[in-house]
Amino acid sequence: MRLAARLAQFQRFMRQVAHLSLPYFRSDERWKARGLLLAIVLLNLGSVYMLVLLNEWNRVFYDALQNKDAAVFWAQLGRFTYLAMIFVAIAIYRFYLTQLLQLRWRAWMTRHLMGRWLQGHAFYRMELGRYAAPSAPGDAAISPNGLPAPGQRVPDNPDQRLQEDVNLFTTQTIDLSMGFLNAVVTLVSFVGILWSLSGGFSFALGGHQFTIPGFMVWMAVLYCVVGSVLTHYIGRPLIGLNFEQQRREADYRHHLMRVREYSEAIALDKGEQAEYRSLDLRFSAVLANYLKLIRKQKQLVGFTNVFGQAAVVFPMLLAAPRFFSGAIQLGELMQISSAFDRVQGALSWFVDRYDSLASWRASTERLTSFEAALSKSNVPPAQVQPAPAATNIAAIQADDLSLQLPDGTPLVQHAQLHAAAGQHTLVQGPSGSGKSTLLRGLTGIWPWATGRVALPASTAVIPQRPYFPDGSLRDALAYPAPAGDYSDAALRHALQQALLPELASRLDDRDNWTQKLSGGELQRLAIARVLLKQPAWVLADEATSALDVAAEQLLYQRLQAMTEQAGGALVSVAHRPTVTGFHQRVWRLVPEDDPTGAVSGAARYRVESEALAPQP
Ligand SMILES: Nc1ncnc2c1ncn2[C@@H]1O[C@H](COP(=O)(O)OP(=O)(O)OP(=O)(O)O)[C@@H](O)[C@H]1O
Repeated sequence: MRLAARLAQFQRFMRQVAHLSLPYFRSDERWKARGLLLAIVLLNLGSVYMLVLLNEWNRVFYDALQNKDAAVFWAQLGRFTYLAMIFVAIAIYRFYLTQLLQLRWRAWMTRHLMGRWLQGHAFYRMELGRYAAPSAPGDAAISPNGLPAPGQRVPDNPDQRLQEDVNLFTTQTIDLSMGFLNAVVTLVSFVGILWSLSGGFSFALGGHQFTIPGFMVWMAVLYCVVGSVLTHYIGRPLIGLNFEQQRREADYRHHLMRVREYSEAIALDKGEQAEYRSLDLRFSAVLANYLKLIRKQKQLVGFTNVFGQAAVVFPMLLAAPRFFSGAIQLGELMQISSAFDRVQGALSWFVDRYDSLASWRASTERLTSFEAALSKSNVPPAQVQPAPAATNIAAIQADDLSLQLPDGTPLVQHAQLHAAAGQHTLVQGPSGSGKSTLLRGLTGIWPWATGRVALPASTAVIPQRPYFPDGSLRDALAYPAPAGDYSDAALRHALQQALLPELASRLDDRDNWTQKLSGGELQRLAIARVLLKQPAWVLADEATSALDVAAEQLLYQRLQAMTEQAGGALVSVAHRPTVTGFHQRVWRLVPEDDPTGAVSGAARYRVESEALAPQP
């Protein structure tokens, strides 16, 4: 790659780091953050200063040894104790304050990203977008919805980004930038020392005498430039391999989690072998990449070790002639060796940190793409415009509502819908025609939608697969409100009304309710939640499909009574004819190209709204 391109890439990377880092140092925690950063910088500078003092100590101490000067020897040992104590105190506080800043930064950044991930349905839209088949290039149907443009990679495993990458990023940004600062300051301090000690290197060429001043400095620079270039050359593939390793590990972990989540279904399907194969495939991918990674690391470890060992003898080789000729004393030789060691150490900072730099870059890239996806997903979909006074309306209204699939395929076309208070509506249509998606469109969470929707504020939704958090039953019932918002009596009454009297005495039991309860019990628990909250409007998607007819009838009566009393109505998706009698109107999804409505899977549907004849 050309140098200019490399430089541009480096600049882009530094911009990414700044973009991810600056918000914390400008946040409401900024004074604590900046204060800690300043303290760490000062402690780093202090530790370099101590090294300079210790280097100077080297000369005096070894000269005393050579001169067999016992008085200076003992005095210098005393001085060393005092220098070492300050050095240790600085090291302790440098470590502690660095950790503290990393911890605070991680906490702030995690909470910040977690908040944005859960805001404006970004977490939902990012999941939808991941499975969205890219449309044809140039198709703008997807991108304006805050979803990835066709062909754009959707960040996978947000859990990895929030839990692992934020930690890696904050830790490494501080460690590496402080390491860099240390290296630069050490370099500047010790290059001066080395320059003053090293003397010139004279040689004759074509009858002329030449002298290179600061010979040792140039040798150290040459040594490290060669080392850095070779390290970069050997270690470059590590960046991609590290990135890939973390991605594959996260993918494997994600599939392990899915087996846990669907353990029962897998056991019933006797899917153990299939799961083993699929998990093993992912684990093998982890191992295969890891093997490549350690082979590359082996080369790098080999090189850096040779480089480090050679650095021990290299300055001795160069300075020995002057020592044996009597030009310098033992103290100066030791000081040169230690100064060369420092200069070489600072210059080879890049060599030693190559591995960390590679993983820093990988986590920065992953956080940047996550952040970019969040920024897109945090923008609410522009297409569906909620009615201005959405809070006080007494009807559900949709004007010209059209819904598409993620790949842009039209689903429901130009629906004109109105559900008046007290008038319960049934949504019917073939399987896969878009009934659930119509409810998603009405609630405003479906991003591939256009039109105008008005939904009363007091609306609750019962989805096909309701969610209950792990924890106590009262938490599951009150979700997402805190359980403390409801009295025990209200919670028990709701459970009894939803035909779950046996659970009324178990409000404080903690469990994985989604796994533990039967399908019918889960549906009744979802209805209990709605009965507890008493909304005026209820959008129910197959809310009673697992119940017996008698229970279904009783629960429909209760939901009806509740919504009517609160000045709203029910809108329900249901296949069973037994619930038809609870509704006065039907929204029927009819295939555009098959007016009988018999064929499911047709691409486009229109919604016909008509009154239902009263049932006998
Ligand atoms: N996230 C998604 N990505 C891609 N396609 C989707 C997504 N969600 C739904 N669909 C597709 O949209 C169509 C409508 O789905 P929807 O769940 O709304 O149908 P439905 O009428 O409620 O079906 P059923 O009666 O079987 O529950 C289906 O073909 C479905 O595969």
